Formats: sequence, C-alpha cells, structure tokens
Amino acid sequence: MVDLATHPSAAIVQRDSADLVAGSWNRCVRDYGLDPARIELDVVSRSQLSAHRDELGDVVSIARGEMDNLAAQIAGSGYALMLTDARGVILYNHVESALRESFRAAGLWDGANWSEWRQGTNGIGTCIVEQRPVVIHCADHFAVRHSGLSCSAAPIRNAAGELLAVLDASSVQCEGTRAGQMHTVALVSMSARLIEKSLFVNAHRESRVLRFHGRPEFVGLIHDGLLAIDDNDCIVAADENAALQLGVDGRGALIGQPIAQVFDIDTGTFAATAHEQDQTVWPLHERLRGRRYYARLTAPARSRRALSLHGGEARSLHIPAQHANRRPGLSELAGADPAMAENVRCAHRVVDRRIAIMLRGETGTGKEVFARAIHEASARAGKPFVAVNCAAIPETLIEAELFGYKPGAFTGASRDGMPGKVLQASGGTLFLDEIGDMPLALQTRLLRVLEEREVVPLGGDTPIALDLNVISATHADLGARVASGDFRSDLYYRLDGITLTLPAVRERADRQALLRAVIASEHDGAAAIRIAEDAMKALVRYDWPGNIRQIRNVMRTALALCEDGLVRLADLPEEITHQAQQSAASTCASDEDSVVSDNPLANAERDALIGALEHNGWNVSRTAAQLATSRNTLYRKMKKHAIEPAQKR
Ligand SMILES: Nc1ncnc2c1ncn2[C@@H]1O[C@H](COP(=O)(O)OP(=O)(O)OP(=O)(O)O)[C@@H](O)[C@H]1O
Repeated sequence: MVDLATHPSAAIVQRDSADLVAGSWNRCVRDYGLDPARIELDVVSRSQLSAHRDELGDVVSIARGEMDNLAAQIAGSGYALMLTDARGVILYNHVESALRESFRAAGLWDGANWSEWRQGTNGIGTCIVEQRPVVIHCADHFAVRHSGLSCSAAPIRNAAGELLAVLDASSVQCEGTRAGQMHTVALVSMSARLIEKSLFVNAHRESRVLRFHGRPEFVGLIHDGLLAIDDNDCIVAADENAALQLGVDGRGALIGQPIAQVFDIDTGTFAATAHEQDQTVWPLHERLRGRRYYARLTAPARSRRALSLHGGEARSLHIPAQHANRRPGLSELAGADPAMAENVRCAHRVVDRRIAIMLRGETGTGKEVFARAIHEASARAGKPFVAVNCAAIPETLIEAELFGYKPGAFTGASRDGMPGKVLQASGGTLFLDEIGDMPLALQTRLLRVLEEREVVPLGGDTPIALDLNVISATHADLGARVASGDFRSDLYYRLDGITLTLPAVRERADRQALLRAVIASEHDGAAAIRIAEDAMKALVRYDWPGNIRQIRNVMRTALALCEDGLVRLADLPEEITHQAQQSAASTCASDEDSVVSDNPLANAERDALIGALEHNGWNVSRTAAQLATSRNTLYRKMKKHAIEPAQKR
C-alpha cells in the first residue's frame, strides 16, 4: 500500500509550489502578454477535437479505463477528471452527472484548450510547461475567472519520456488549502504512472515485455521496470523505472543492449520462457553488480499465431502492415533514438510560440515529414500546410510563386492572378524547403514579408496581412553560406529561432525499429510483411546514404519483387547485400573480439554505443564510465563499428 502523504510527487509539489506559481505568473505577463481580467475560454471545433483524439490513438482509450478506476476512488468528493493532449485540449472528461453544469460553465469540458499561454496559470497548462505534477489551487490561478478552481495534474509520457497527455483532477469549489491537495495530486500521479505502464505494454505488444523489480511482490505494479525485447533478444525500449532499478544513467543506456548483457540469462531459455510462463515470476541476476531481481516475461501478442502459421520455415520477422500513407504524428517520430526524442521534445516546447524552426539534416532524413508533424501538433492543425521547395522552382518564377501576382502583372501571367504560396499558407504553416537555394534578391523580399507580416503581390499596391508559422529546412551548411555572403545573415537569424538536426539513418540508435516502421508504412494489405532474418540484418547494417527515402524505395521494390510475401536477401539490391557481407568480413578481420562479427548482436552493439554516446553528448570519457569500460576499449569498439567521433552533432 502506498503512503500518499510521503509519495514523492507530494513532496515535490509541497516544496516548490510557490516558486512554480511565481514562475508561471511571470510567463503569463512576460511571455504571453495575458491580462488576468480578460482571459476568455477557448474551445476547439468538433472536427479539431476529433483530430486531436485521433492523434493520440490508444492513449485516450487506455487512459479512460484508468480514469474510471480513479473516479470510483474519488466519487462524491466534488472532483472531476480531465484528460488533455500535450497542447492542453481536453479530450475526455469524467464528471458526475450532478456536477456537469458547473464544470461546463467553468470551461472544464471536452474541446476546451487549457494551455498556459491561453488560460494563464492552471493545473493542466502549467503541468505541460513544467512537465511534472502540479497543484494550482484557487488564487494560484492567473485568470480572475479561474480563481474558484482547484486543480491537481500529472503528466503522462511515452517510453521516450516525451509528454503525450495530462491527467487532471479539478474541483470548482475552492475549499481547503493547497497542502490539502497533496492526496489528490498523489492519486492523480499514480494513475498517470499506471496509464504510462499500460501504454508501454500496448506499444510493445509485438515484442516480449520483461517486468522486473528487486522484490517479487512488486512485479506488475507501479514501480517495476519495463523492458521491451525484440526477436534478436535486444532491448528496444525501456522505461525510467527500468533505468532506476538497474542504476544506469537513463533509458538510453539500455536501448540496443542485448538482454544477455544486462541480465545473466541464457537467451535460448529466455525465448522459451516467454512462450510458456507468461505469468510466472522468476529470479534473475543483473550482470554488472550481480544484484538479484524478480521478473515476469510476457510473450508478444503475435508469437503463438506466428509459430503455428509459419512453423518449420526459415526464421523471419513479421511486421504488421500499417495504413499506407498514414502520416506519423510528432510523438511517433521520436522512435527510440535519443537525438530524435530531443528534437520532438524541443518541437513540442516551441510550437505555438511564434518561434521559427529550422530543420537540418541530410537529404531524405524526413525533414518535410517532421515539419508536417509539427504543424499537425500545433494549434494551426487543420489550417493549410504549404510546402515550397526553393530549389525546385526556376529562379524566374520563384517570386511570383511565393508572393503571388495581380492579373496582368507580367507577360504570361494568368488572367486571374495568383495568391502565392505565402498567402495560401496564411493561418497555417509555410514550409520553406531547401531554403539555402533561395536567390539572394528574393531573400530580401522574404525577410521583409516575414518581418512586416504582410505581402504585396507582384503588380499590386495594397499589402495583405499574414499570420504565419514558418518552418524552413536545409541540408546545406547555412552558416557557411552566410559567411561567404551567399545567404543574408538577417534572414538566417529570422528563420533560425531554433535549429533541430535530424540524424541520418546510419546515426540512429533505433535503426531496426525505424526500418520496421518505414517498412510497415509501405504496405497496407491485411497480411503482415515478412522479412527473412538475414535480409533484415543486411538492411540494418547498410549505411543508407539516401536515408528514409532510400529505405522506402528499396522496400517498395523488394515487396513488389518478392514471392509469397517473404522478402529474402536476394530481393534486395546488390549494394545492400554486398555492404552487409563486407562489414561482417571486416569486423571479423579487424577485431580481436572477432566472435562478435558473426554474432547477430553486432548491430545492436553499434546501436547501443551510438545511443550511449548520444546520451552523453559524445563525451567519450563519460560514455566509457557509464558503460563501465575503459576509454581505450570504447575507442576500439567505436573504430570497429566505424563510429566517428565526428558524428557528434
Ligand atoms: N518516419 C517516417 N516514416 C515513414 N516514412 C518516412 C518517415 N520520414 C520520412 N519518410 C519518407 O521518406 C521520404 C523522404 O522524407 P522527406 O521528404 O520528409 O525528407 P527530407 O529530409 O525533407 O528530404 P529532402 O532533403 O530531400 O527534401 C518521403 O517519402 C517520406 O514519406
């Protein structure tokens, strides 16, 4: 039984709630320019609400189950429960029928936007900014109209630590003290943790999930650690509890590691255990310090079906098909790569703050997909997203294309004129791809348009007001172009509110998971896509100079060529199979620890190293300490896996 009064969330909230409220009030005045007497309720349209719900997918249905449990615990207390997305829009409420009218009047209802920058200091919005449990009680609220509310809220994160949603318990009767809310916030925090656990298990239902704790009676409860393990016996996801339990520095240190390197475990027995002993708790020892844990291993949802359907066949991976052309949401793009997770976290923080975002990354790393996902995650979702490829439009046309023209503005112009991409994007997001290729003369004009927030079409004389979010992208070194005078520095600084660098596929710690996601999105037939194990290994080993675009093209062709729905090594282009053979051979020849070269886990080791280096900002000493190895060994392993220190971003 958990003692709520001593629950960590209660301690945190009590300790620094005065600072937290002061910090939020400061933001309300300084950053959002809010007037406490003039804050209006803000409710999204029905269609936006259903788009917000769709975006969160399973989160809403999983959270609803837990909210029903929590509601039963607090029934009759005058509290109601709200689930919001990471933008603060209420997606689902649980209010007793007698209280419905008063909650609706207070704006605590589906579709209401409780972000801090809209409603001032409040439980939901301030929890989103602070990313931790908060109590905002009565006069803590910035808006005069909300001073009768008492709110306790806790964040719900995915396995990458990224904010997905907020769970809030609110009362419209301002009674008692803030300290009196500690029970409520502790209950809400525990429910949020339980929802996170269910989300983890659900997100990894295709993998084996290991739940472990130092005490057997805690396995399967709120404090146990969770690890998802793929068909190669490598850890593909871990929650914070797993890192805490094992005493490692964050989840990143676990992802990509073979499970047999973390626990003293025989992988053959391990694989069998998952099929046979789903509910049994059994002891296991951690390798580094020899500590004893107790664990339960859950079989993947598909394992029995796959065994019976494909028994006797060479080992292959089954990737469930997805809806083709489905656009991944911003949170999904994080995958299990630390650099991508950081990009997504930053994007969530700056979205809707009028900060220009610049995306950098090699060709095909998904800059446009990322830009669209930012747009869909913003308050402008549902408004236009207009992409302009500055390199693809001839220099002579780019001005008209961007800024539009009036009828008869120039020879060859359409008789009706054209509004131009900038105006088409008004209300939504303008995505300027390959911005480095924008001609110098037009850079001046673009800067003026962005600064003045109005555009005068060619041949016109009346400015038209604009309301735009701007995201730009480049694979060039724009800093160098500024230095050489090819790119205006003032435009560069205007566009570069924040730079997010998308990693190349070869740098990603979650290469195998990324491959699976891209492959799944390539096919929308009912059947799962099957990839022979050696083919998958070759795909993971390959460098992918064309990044995600190349993966898509290669897989599209392989899926068309393959027979009986199984992609074999022979269905892949020669450069991929050739490089895979070469890298296996060179690993074998160059490494003293040559047994690794034939070991199917070699790639996992490379991924784990990159993950750990990323996690430590590419500081070799810190990474070596975290991995409990020497700097020399780490350098040797980096050399073996062709990981350049220069991959530091
Ligand atoms: N996470 C993803 N899952 C599935 N497909 C993706 C993903 N990210 C990108 N793609 C696909 O990869 C291809 C390249 O993506 P995108 O155009 O966004 O890359 P880019 O970095 O903007 O490329 P360029 O620099 O050449 O313009 C597209 O076909 C896109 O649909």
